[in-house]
Amino acid sequence: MILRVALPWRNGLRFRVPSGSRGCCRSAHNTLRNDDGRPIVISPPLVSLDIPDDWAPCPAHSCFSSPISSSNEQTATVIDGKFIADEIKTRIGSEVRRMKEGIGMVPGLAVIVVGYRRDSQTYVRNKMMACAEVGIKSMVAQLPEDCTKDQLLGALSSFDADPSVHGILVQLPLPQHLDEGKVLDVLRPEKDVDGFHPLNMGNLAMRGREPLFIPCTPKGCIEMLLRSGVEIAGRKATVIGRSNIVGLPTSLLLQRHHATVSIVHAFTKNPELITFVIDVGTNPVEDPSSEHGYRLTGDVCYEEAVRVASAITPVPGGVGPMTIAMLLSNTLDSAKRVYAFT
Ligand SMILES: Nc1nc(=O)c2c([nH]1)NC[C@@H]1CN(c3ccc(C(=O)N[C@@H](CCC(=O)O)C(=O)O)cc3)C=[N+]21
Repeated sequence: MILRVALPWRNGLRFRVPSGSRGCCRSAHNTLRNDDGRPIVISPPLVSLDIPDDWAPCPAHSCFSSPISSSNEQTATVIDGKFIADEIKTRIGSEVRRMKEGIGMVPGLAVIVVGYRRDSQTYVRNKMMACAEVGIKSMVAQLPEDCTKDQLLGALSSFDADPSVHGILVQLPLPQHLDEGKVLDVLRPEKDVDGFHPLNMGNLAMRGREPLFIPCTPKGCIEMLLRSGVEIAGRKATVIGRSNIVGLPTSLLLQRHHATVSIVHAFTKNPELITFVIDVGTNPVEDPSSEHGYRLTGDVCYEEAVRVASAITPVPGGVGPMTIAMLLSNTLDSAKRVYAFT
């Protein structure tokens, strides 16, 4: 029997599908909880959906329910993002070496961090380590939590004026008092390796145009699919969430690859069915036994989904390393463009 799982999404809550039951959306909904019992708000995982023939309609809740396995057998292919990211990093490393030997230059990445959020510190540290691995020069500007808009813009413009910096990333989220939109507007599209500038986003959305950079997480998701042999053209894909940094660019990128895209968000009335899960969630949970006192978990209840989905990406080891690999790739592309190095 093909086993699939319904992971309907509503109001940003994680779904736990009761095992051994024929779970429909609402019955599963009651068990949606974080590890400490609180419902959690999610950032969007990307999923694809198809309603299989063996699913029964659930008229009470306008959705479908799946035959759910009571065994612990794993049916999902687990996509190893870390492994794929390592392959990509190896290629980037040799390109950086070729550039250094050819023209004596290396790509440079600058990261601006405001405040001391524990998760941001981890991501930035991972980005710096990845730069070092492939030979990209990296710089960090660490600004205090209470820094002013002018201090932040000052850091931005000095990196902007530095010709050895080919990519600038402002680590998000920023503290409340700083306006993300205004800050990102100031970053020139040519160094916007996150691809968040409206010009890059607009060009991503329009046919016949090419953005200078594609946002790293969406690009990493697509790259992971392509390298896992998943054909995207003609498939139905559902993106859960519509944030500027993940949901929106992911839906645009899927359309570029000729998928039929639906976008599900807090106002969506009908829950969705998901068989193929790419989990973009990064939720820090307390874990005294981990090195930094916490560990990352995704948005999807992995232990349950892995038994019934057709494919899934884990957290950690899925989208995170791919995001970093794409950041390195964008920085390399930027330097190649600046030096006209092919
Ligand atoms: N301007 C900006 N650009 C971003 O790309 C950006 C951002 N802001 N803000 C936060 C999110 C999140 N993000 C991650 C990067 C690496 C891991 C990562 O390395 N994850 C590892 C392990 C993490 C760990 O060591 O705990 C993994 O999943 O295997 C995760 C998440 C980038 N983001």
